[in-house]
Amino acid sequence: MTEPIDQAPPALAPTLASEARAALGKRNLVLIGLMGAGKSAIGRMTAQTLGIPFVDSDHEIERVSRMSITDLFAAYGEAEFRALETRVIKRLLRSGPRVVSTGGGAYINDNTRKHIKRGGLTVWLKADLDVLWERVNKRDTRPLLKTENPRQTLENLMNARYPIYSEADLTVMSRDVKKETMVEEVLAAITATRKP
Ligand SMILES: Nc1ncnc2c1ncn2[C@@H]1O[C@H](COP(=O)(O)OP(=O)(O)OP(=O)(O)O)[C@@H](O)[C@H]1O
Ligand SMILES: O=C(O)C1=C[C@@H](O)[C@@H](O)[C@H](O)C1
Ligand SMILES: [Mg+2]
Repeated sequence: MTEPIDQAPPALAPTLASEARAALGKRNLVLIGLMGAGKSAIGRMTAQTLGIPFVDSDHEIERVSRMSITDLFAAYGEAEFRALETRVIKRLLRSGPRVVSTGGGAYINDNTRKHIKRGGLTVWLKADLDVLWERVNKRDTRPLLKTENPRQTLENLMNARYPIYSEADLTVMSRDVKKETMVEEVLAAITATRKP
């Protein structure tokens, strides 16, 4: 007897989502990577798929300071921004499970990285320069890229930061595929951490 169509097996994503959810347990999922890698966009969708809360450290910093990141950098400088970022991320990681998307420089700061490593499972969304540049050159909300040659600045940041991001638990290549595909790859990477 053939199966009725409404009893067909569920689509890949729901199964994968429940497996990834089980593998994550009470841990937070922390997305790291350069500006434009998709931490905010993919992080939000991943949280929705997993059915757990989503927070974005840049948004949280803007909410508590009531200032934009651009204005914070201009008024207080990068060092003060990093100190605030450490405090905010430490607090966001306190209860899990959550998806926590971080600002591009968060994991590079020694103090913040220490908290992130303790606070959850880290996923590095890694991307090529061309992909990142295509995405970030459309908006001028990133103070570190307000230079004479922002593409070169982005490349310099890649060279300086990629060895540090590579300490992440998991790496997923961010590229121009559907966001749903990116989410599935993140879920598959989480699932693979599950002990047999
Ligand atoms: N797989 C994808 N395909 C196409 N566009 C994408 C993809 N992932 C993200 N984007 C787009 O790229 C842009 C940058 O993504 P996003 O803001 O999520 O990056 P980010 O890593 O959070 O950067 P930042 O560190 O500056 O906060 C957004 O417009 C987002 O919609
Ligand atoms: O890469 C960085 O250092 C930054 C990335 C953004 O997410 C913001 O946190 C800020 O613009 C700094
Ligand atoms: Mg972001």
